[in-house]
Amino acid sequence: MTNQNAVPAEAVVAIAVAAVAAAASSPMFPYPPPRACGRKKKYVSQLELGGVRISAWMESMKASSPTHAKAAAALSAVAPSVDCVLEEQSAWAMRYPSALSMIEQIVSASKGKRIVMFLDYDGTLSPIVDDPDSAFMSNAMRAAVKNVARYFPTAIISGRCLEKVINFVRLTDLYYAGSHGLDIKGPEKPRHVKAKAQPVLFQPACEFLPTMDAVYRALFERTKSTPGARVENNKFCVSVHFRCVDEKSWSALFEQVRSVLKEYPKLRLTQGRKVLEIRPTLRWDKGKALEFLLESLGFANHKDVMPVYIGDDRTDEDAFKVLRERGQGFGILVSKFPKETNATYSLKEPSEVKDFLVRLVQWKRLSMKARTKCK
Ligand SMILES: O=P(O)(O)OC[C@H]1O[C@H](O[C@H]2O[C@H](CO)[C@@H](O)[C@H](O)[C@H]2O)[C@H](O)[C@@H](O)[C@@H]1O
Repeated sequence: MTNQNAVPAEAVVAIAVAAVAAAASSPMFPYPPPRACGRKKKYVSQLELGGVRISAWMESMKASSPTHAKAAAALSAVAPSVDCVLEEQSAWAMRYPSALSMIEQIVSASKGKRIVMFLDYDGTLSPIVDDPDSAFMSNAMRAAVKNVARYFPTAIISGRCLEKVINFVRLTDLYYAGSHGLDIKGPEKPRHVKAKAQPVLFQPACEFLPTMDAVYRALFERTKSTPGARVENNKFCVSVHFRCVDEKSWSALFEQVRSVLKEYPKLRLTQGRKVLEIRPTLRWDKGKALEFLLESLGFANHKDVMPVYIGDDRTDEDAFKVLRERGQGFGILVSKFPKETNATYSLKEPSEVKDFLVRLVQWKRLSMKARTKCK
């Protein structure tokens, strides 16, 4: 697959998100703020990346990871009044109810089934911060994840490289999928596997390693003149962060990235929360990683499994989509703001993720106690 083929698939989504967001008539997409007719013309550059207008990428970059103030401003630009904003939010909350308030329904749907837990890292287990190296999870969150993993097979699926995410989480007994699922490793002594299991190790993009290394160095060199830009080597992916870049320099930064990527037709560009992500053009994502892990755990074709995936980012949508398509389990989106999603439920922030995990463990303990009493 060439870059020309690979990029549009992701970017079409970005355009769709930006376009729908810009339509004031759509109540579910309150940001980015709608553009006045003709405002698009303001973008000087109409160059294309993989057939997609750069202006669309700019819109999408603006829409990623809104801060509270920006989202509020965006909301007020779309909605005629505060009442209307509240209406939009409560409509969204009804469509994607809080997983905390739906916990009874979630656990009752799991009756006779095995819950398998999938957790994204940044923005889900750890709060979003400016410095990617300081995205630590709290000890309370670590304890909650540890307890969950005691009762349910648990995997962390992250855009970070495997080593980094393992270092942040520091828990054995978990499955880890780094680089958006391109680097998967199971625990030394798996607890929950059904049959005799092989150790889980999977790296479908090995042959891309030299390319990823080269593109990392090229991106580092090309973007170092942009104040606040940061390039992170995630082994099978490279992240170019723009969270700390002045918004006026975003298009210049995007141009720098684009000019490097022209030399790498086997790489594709996607977007996360204030981050441009460069990865191989393989048909592999967090959704595929989820399916791979279910299979590795021996649950491939089982009706008695209920996967629950919690994540906050666009890349997590691939996993939510897989769950919807399988008609199995639930996706839970972590977001304070209305967002289009394939998830079923929502949680506002990592502290609510922790509360959800704690409640799940409490329910499991109680139900195990009740079962022992009955025997
Ligand atoms: O799949 P994830 O575990 O969510 O990883 C996605 C990216 O997360 C990190 O970036 C994000 O979090 C940073 C720290 O809070 C924040 O500064 C940045 O703006 C976010 O995009 C990570 O640094 C990236 O490499 C991951 O791709």
